[in-house]
Amino acid sequence: MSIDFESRKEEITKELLAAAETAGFFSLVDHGITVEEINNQFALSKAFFDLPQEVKARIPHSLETNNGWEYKSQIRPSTGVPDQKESFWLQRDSEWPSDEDVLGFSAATKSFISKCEVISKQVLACLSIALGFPEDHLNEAMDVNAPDNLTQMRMIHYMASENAVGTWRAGNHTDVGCLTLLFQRDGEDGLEVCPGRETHTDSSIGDKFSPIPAKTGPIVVNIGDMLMAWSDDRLKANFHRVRAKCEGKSPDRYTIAYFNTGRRNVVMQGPLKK
Ligand SMILES: O=C(O)CCC(=O)C(=O)O
Ligand SMILES: [Fe+2]
Repeated sequence: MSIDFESRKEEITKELLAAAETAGFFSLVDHGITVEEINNQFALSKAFFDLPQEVKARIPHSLETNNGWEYKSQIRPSTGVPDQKESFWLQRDSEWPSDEDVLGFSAATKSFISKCEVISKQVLACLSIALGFPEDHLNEAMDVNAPDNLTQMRMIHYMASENAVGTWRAGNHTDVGCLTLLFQRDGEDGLEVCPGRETHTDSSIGDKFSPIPAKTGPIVVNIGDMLMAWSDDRLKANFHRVRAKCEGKSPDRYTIAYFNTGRRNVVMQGPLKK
């Protein structure tokens, strides 16, 4: 996406809007982060999750900041049972593992986050234009340098499992923020989406979900609840989930999500000024 972005902005805006108004999900390629950089970031994530529990627990998940490490603690209202995963939430100024914990983690991850910021800014500029806002509108409302910014990176590890019937790696949900960037790895499938928000129930239980194969390289992007509200419901925050195989073995799955979220003190109001 970063390649020729300025000259292709109009065309990209049309494509992003068409996807955001329907599936609420799209995939970015040629976005400016190489497969090598993505693989390196996943290696650092794995090195962190491989640490002993007591080391990871030195940076515990905080309900106040939503940063830190959690283990099988997230219960989705749609399932009522904990997601079968561990995850580590980070912000630029949150607590970070030291180089003794994972050599190079902090420097490389901060640089990876900066790259996610650049890509997010490009997508948010397009969506601002598409919605009839000034080009910088959504980016100012999500300025990561503002003290009230809530944007976070989340590294996730779904543990390998066997015959996972009755459990969820991540139960049905929509994302609460604005725009999520998701990195996956070849061979670690499991993400399923339910396009259209044409759901029969509040949590889309019983609806038809479609699998999105995991690929190293493309970034899967989806709209969250905040941006749905901000667009007067034009852009769709759709339900999605992560599933392990009901029968047989599912390998470990590692993902990295970058959640762009509106600042705490910004008023979200759509073009219709509802
Ligand atoms: O890990 C994934 O594939 C999806 C994660 C997700 O949907 C979330 O954390 O909101
Ligand atoms: Fe999600």
